[in-house]
Amino acid sequence: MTAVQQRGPAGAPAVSCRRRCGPRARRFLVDAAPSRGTMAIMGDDPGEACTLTSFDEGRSLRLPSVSVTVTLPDRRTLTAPLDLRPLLVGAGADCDLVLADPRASRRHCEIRLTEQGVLLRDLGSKNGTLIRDVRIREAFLPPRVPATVGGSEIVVGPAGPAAVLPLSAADAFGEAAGRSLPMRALFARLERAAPTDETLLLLGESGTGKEVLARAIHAQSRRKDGPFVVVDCGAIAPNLVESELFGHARGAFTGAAAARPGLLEQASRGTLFIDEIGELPLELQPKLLRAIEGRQIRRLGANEWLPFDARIVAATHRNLRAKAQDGSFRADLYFRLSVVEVHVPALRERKDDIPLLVERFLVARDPPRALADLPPGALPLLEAYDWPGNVRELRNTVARLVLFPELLHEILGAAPPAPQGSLSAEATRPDPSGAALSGAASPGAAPSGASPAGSGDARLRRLLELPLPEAREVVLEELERAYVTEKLRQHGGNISHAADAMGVSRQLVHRLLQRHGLRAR
Ligand SMILES: Nc1ncnc2c1ncn2[C@@H]1O[C@H](COP(=O)(O)OP(=O)(O)OP(=O)(O)O)[C@@H](O)[C@H]1O
Repeated sequence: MTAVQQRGPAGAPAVSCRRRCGPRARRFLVDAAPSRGTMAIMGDDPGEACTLTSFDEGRSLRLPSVSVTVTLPDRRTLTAPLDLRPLLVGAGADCDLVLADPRASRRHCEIRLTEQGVLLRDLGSKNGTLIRDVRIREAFLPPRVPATVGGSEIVVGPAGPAAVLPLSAADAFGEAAGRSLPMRALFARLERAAPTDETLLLLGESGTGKEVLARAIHAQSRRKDGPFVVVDCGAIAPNLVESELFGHARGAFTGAAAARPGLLEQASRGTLFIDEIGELPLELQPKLLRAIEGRQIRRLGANEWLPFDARIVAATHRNLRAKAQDGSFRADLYFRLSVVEVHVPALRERKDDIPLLVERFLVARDPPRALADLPPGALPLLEAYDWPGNVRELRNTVARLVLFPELLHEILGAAPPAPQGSLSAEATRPDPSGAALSGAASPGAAPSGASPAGSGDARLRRLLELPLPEAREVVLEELERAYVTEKLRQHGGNISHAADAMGVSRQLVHRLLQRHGLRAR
């Protein structure tokens, strides 16, 4: 362990832990944590630990009541409770704690509760995140130890008695697998909510499994024999969303040769999964709210109201609460949708799930595979990576590893092992200071054409081992990644220009970047 010179909490005299550890002096140590290179900065008061803890033989979760307080440069303060959902901190309007601070980056850092404590993670900010003058990328922040974010200061601390949440005994909810505490808490909530008719809102990054969960919710509801209908508001041109959702009468617009029911009607007696609800045009939001509340719709160009009976499950990767607060999403619709609101954790928040997920993806292959079929050393690399594309990226990486095991280090973007063995977690992380695009060496990277196994006939032979839908998906993913990478490179990393050239929205480019673990400079 390395001792560092520290000052005490606000206004207290400076202490250096090795020399001044009197009864009232707090002790701060910076230490490389045993795994994943996370820094642990520890106070010496274990009773104050703000940690997630399971008890009752794994059936319950102790959720400490923790508040996060930010003191802005002008000394105003902001406070937010920290629960299972991480808090995003930065100058951007989509943050949970919006900093009026010129030195803060748009998405500066993220704070979340873990089994080891409150984890503070810098999100590649310009001016960095510091704990006691030590610039960190990821560190545990003990209660009342200030962290510096731009010109602001963040302090976390206990805020009252802990809550107790049930944990599911299962390690899956439908097709969604997970055994980490956040996933078992999520499954327990969904087990209760699924059989009801309540509207649900699933929040989480792209690829975390929101659609998989929505399907499972439908399958465990009394509507399971009815249709499960999906509409992706992010994938439909804004001018077509209304007729897709609500349908249209004959002659409602040029080309509407026949009347057509909308997806709300088509989902009757079943579930309508509205994906990327955050992209629903603002002007359509009151109409959707009226439809959900009144349980009836009026097709475009029609006069009569028609009843419909679909349960609504909505999802978005956006911070809908923040959007409702800044007026870019209707607050009344947000409240109507979030009767049951759940956060689907990013894969980096639940790395304990990686071995289970990898096993599932291997068993699902034809012929089924096992962990032992992965190249030696693959699992620790998979566990060390941060997975910006989440479970989808992990699934595709496992598919590639089965196809091209000899390309382990190329696929996982890590240096080949040193003679003595173990690879550092750092080696697999995308370099935030990369060139115009970073992440090209991430697990999503397409196997290089120069490699024997990745080129020409050999590659085709490998692809032929897969069923056509999977082979198609592997190739399309590689094409999509290479296409986006090249377009961004051609446009100097400018997302607006690249989106124009690609003929898609900026939002879609952002989603593609996230899906493939790319970062535009
Ligand atoms: N918990 C899980 N267990 C097993 N597979 C999962 C899980 N989560 C996601 N997946 C896999 O990842 C893929 C992507 O999941 P899904 O489409 O549900 O994510 P999403 O959050 O809806 O993404 P997007 O927001 O981009 O639509 C799924 O096809 C599934 O194979």
